[in-house]
Amino acid sequence: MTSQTNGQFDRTPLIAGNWKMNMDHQQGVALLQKLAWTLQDAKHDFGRVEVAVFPPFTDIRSVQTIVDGDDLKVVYGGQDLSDQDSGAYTGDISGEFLNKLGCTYVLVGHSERRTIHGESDQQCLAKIQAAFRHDLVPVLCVGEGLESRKAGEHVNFTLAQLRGSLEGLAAEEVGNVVVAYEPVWAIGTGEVAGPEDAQEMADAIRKDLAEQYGQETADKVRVLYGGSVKSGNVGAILKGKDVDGALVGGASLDPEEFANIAKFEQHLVTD
Ligand SMILES: O=C(CO)COP(=O)(O)O
Repeated sequence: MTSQTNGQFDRTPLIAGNWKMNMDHQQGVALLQKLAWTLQDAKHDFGRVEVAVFPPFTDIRSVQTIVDGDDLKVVYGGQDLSDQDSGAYTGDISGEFLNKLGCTYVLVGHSERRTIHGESDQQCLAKIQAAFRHDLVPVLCVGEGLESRKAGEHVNFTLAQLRGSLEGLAAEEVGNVVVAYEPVWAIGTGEVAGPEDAQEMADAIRKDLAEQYGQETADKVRVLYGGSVKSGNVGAILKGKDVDGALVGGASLDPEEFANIAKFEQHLVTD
């Protein structure tokens, strides 16, 4: 799917909602159903723009039941996974379990995991490898904090995270990774990176991937932007030719707003 040519997009855009630690399983079901109805009413073409949600672990079984029962085209994934497959790892969740629950994707190295749980690039790499062992597509999150941005070090910082988290993977594996650029200072703050900032980083990421793994691989990788995305700014952000979608936090908890974001082509700014 990632290499599909799709209108003006070289890659199928992905609009992903990270619910974070919000929505118990009952609220999650209601949210998903409202989202599905809204998209259905809007005649959303899922082949053209893929829509994914990332609920808390405890919701995923309920999400699976609704998606299967109602034959929804929305796909879903876990917000994290263990780098181990099974054993004495209290509180951790194996990629195998996510796979059994029908997950397509899994987030790896979200900034809240990197900062609150101290996850390193090495751990992210091990989690990406675990994702591949269980047929999950890893969505690797990278992005700088305010200090690096102010110091003009944001590109170097983000590319170092990218390289560290992918180190040693084969090109065909890297071609299956989705990268989400989420500048930490723009997450949940209402502060949004400008469309030029999103495009600058997406371009730098793709060029770096091309250098390390070849152009063909780099052309396959979808690069998302995340950080205070709303229906009002998504059109400008996704105008950048290397920006292939959005990873949405807060706004994904409102089904109408999130559906509106998924309809971003209606808001595309084309100056
Ligand atoms: O962290 C994010 C998505 O993973 C972004 O969150 P917000 O959209 O709430 O800023």
